[in-house]
Amino acid sequence: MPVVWMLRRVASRMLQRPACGCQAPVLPSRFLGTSPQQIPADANFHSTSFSEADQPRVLITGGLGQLGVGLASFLRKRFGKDNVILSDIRKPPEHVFLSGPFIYSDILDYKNLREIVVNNRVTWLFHYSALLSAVGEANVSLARAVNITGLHNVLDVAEEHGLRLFVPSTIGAFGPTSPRNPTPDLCIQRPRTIYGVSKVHAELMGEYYYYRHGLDFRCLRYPGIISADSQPGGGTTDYAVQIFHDAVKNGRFECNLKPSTRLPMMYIDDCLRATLEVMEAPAESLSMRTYNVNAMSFTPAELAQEILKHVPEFQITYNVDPVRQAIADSWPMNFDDSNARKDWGWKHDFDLPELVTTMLNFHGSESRVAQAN
Ligand SMILES: NC(=O)C1=CN([C@@H]2O[C@H](COP(=O)(O)OP(=O)(O)OC[C@H]3O[C@@H](n4cnc5c(N)ncnc54)[C@H](O)[C@@H]3O)[C@@H](O)[C@H]2O)C=CC1
Ligand SMILES: CC(=O)[C@H](N)C(=O)O
Repeated sequence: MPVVWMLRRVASRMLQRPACGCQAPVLPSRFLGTSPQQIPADANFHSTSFSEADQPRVLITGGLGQLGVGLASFLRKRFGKDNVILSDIRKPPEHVFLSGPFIYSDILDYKNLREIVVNNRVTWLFHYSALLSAVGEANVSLARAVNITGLHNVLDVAEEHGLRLFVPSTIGAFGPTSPRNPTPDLCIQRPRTIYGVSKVHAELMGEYYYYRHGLDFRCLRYPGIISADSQPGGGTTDYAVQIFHDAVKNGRFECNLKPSTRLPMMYIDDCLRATLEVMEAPAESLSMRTYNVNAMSFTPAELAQEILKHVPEFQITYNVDPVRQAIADSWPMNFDDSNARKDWGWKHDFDLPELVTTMLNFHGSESRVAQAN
């Protein structure tokens, strides 16, 4: 059989594989005895180069919140700017709009979502749209629509088009009857917020679609995420983001949780890396489809103590918000993420001292720039 004809046949079979760009080719390249770069120029690849076709085409929903812009920039470094589309129902700020593809997408509009996936040949979907714990309690019907109906749309589109789907869950998927110190992956989950209920629903629905339809669903339960250059969207762990801004700007901070409230937390760089690592993990290494991931765990008093080492005049006062406090009191204090560490090698980089130094450096240099201007 002439070599060129055989290569054409293999190439055309590869192009017929399911839309998910991550799946193994029909014939592995070692079978061909040639690397992708060696495939002749006249092979039937249309106008798409091999390396472009090999990258996932990513869509991020709810991408203008605390985590989405950082995720887009992280993934663009890996997969190329044009392979990562950020979407939301809000208008993007100019620097985000100019940084790469952005598109309007309302996850409650199934047809719109499907059109975006088809027109852009999306293969990986990171589903970030949600109402978080505190805002969810303030608007239960909207939280139910976005977090539950929206998820159903995303699951259906992902299944229909063979996508690899990442949905973040949260420490908020546990409740007062769960073991809290530490909280393992598999235990009682009876959360008392609409946010938590919707996230348990997402975990179970995703796993059901995986077992029933073979959907490549992957899910991490994030702790409270701390970021320097993006604002939190109305959660219970938000204090641990705001405190750095106020410490640098005013030298004081009023905390809406009690000083002894212990919660699991993670710096955003660790969160984004964990997300990409679980998405890239070989399917056979995943013994579960939903994993706890953790980095550190602290109370407001401990965080304030660490900030004091850098800002000696820093003062913290407490004005407890009963809604947020009740939520925090029902959540894990420490997260057991041993399965993630064992199965796909999860390892965090940032503990409390590195987190505090990094956050204060960011806000310190921002405020120096503002003063200079
Ligand atoms: N930030 C954190 O500490 C944690 C976040 N997570 C999860 O990570 C994901 C991202 O979190 P954040 O960025 O912090 O959330 P966020 O609240 O900051 O952003 C959510 C985004 O969803 C968008 N959205 C709302 N309704 C929509 C709709 N109908 N269609 C499309 N988009 C819509 C909003 O405009 C917003 O930009 C969420 O699913 C959240 O539950 C989980 C644990 C911790
Ligand atoms: C931990 C979360 O899911 C979020 N930051 C919230 O506090 O609601």
